[in-house]
Amino acid sequence: MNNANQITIFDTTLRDGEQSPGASMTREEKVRIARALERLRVDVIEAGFPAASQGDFESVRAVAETIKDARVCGLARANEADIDRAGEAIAPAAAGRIHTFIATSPVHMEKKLQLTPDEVVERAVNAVARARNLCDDIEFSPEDAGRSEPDFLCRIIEAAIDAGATTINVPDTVGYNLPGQFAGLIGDLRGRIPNADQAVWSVHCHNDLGLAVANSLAAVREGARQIECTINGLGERAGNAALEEVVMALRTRRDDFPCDTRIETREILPTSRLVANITGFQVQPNKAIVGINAFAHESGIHQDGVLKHRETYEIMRAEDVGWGTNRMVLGKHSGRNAFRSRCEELGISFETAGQLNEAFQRFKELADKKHEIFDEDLQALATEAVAALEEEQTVSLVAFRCCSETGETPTADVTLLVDGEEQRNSAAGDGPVDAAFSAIQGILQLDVELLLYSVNNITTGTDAQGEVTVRLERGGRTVNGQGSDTDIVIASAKAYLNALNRLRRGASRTHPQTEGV
Ligand SMILES: CC(=O)SCCNC(=O)CCNC(=O)[C@H](O)C(C)(C)COP(=O)(O)OP(=O)(O)OC[C@H]1O[C@@H](n2cnc3c(N)ncnc32)[C@H](O)[C@@H]1OP(=O)(O)O
Ligand SMILES: CC(C)C(=O)C(=O)O
Ligand SMILES: [Mg+2]
Repeated sequence: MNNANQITIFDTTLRDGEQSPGASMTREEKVRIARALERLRVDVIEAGFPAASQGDFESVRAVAETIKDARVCGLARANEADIDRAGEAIAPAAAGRIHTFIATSPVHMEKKLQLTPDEVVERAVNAVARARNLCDDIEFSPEDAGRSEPDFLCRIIEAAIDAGATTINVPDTVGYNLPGQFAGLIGDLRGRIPNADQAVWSVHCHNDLGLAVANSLAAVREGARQIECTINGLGERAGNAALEEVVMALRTRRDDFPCDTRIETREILPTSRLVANITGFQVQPNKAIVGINAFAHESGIHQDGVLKHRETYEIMRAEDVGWGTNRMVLGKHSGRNAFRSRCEELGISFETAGQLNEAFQRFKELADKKHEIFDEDLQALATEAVAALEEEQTVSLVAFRCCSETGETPTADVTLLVDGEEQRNSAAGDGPVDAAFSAIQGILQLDVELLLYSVNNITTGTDAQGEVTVRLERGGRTVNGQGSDTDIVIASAKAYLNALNRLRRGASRTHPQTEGV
């Protein structure tokens, strides 16, 4: 890759990212993130706005003292005090940059700055020249360039380059531009400004219309060679272009962009997590690259495709951006192939197609009740399915209803299929489980003693399955029964019936023993 096609990644998580309401960071937090950005191999770290506060000055200085493998930049308005403060803050950096800006759109100049265009040009030139006396790497931004007059932009940028600016950054400050329009602006400016080739062209796009990444990439086609971006797209209002999206778009579509960055992409996810943890701004599950679902597949057709050939549904490798691997989520949209594959990974094998079908059917029933099926759920349902096929269940649960109300005695209403015939009974009890067991006993009339009742949640969360074990004794014979369900009273009834089935089957045996442990 020749240098002309190298894209400089300018990370402004610590400056524009910090401007997200609620995302303020302490000096120590900024240094931690800066270290992560260095591992990620960004080219420039904009560490803050030194004139904003003593704390931010110290943060920028601490980052400048710490970072060795990236340029450290401080932002300054176009006035002497801000520039001197920024120069002081970045002074310890191995490589430093002062970034100065002033707004150039008619509305900003007239209403906010209350300056004439001539005065704005004069301030820009003075600011760049003053900064250039403090540092030899100077970036100049005409703020709100996306809504500025191109002719005026040509004038002020040419003057800024003459005054010593080494990078010209064109911001779409309010995220107003469309990709074709923004690319056109960059091409127009680079074509018309006589000294354009004496500076690196940069873009800084906001995401108010969700176009920050698209606009940044469009600008690359017109010669922009620095992209300003933030981790997770953090930033003022709707945020900035997301670094992870820019970098992976360039890399994944190298066929279309003859450019690359020096980013160590496997550091993307750890950096994203660090920024999310420090700021408390968690990324949405479907966020590109770093969202928990970015490399997850739940629907059967996609899972089947990915299992056969990953590229059917993946354009990037999860490992390349820091995930361990892609992820198959088992849920109600999953199919047999993904189900069997995950079971095999867990060491669960089905000897017959019947066993697989029985387990898959139970899996679908459970998936209708539960958002996500975890490995522990699979273990439990596979065991149950195989046992159900191997052991003849002479009694099975057809319907169950229980009523538990404050101040009232719990009752249960059970319908069982006993040797092919439906039987129904209701009973009261000390609790819903006790009522369920009494109702079942009322039908089967077996003289059993309950030796043990235990319930465990198989996974965590309020929709987790409960796994119940009961131990029954009858005539010197002891058996265990298991049942699992998202409803623990139903899991209890299933476990009780499982144990009763075992006792009924082995009625002729008299030696004390424990079965099904
Ligand atoms: C598009 C961007 O992201 S720009 C960067 C935004 N970041 C920040 O604002 C960082 C945090 N800011 C701050 O801490 C404060 O606003 C400070 C310290 C910078 C300035 O605070 P104050 O001096 O109290 O001014 P205040 O914020 O009320 O108003 C901004 C002033 O700067 C002026 N100004 C705004 N941009 C520029 C500029 N690029 N160059 C020169 N002056 C500017 C405004 O016209 C206004 O001037 P006025 O006081 O004469 O009306
Ligand atoms: C300071 C500038 C570059 C900025 O953040 C913007 O215009 O959005
Ligand atoms: Mg900005």
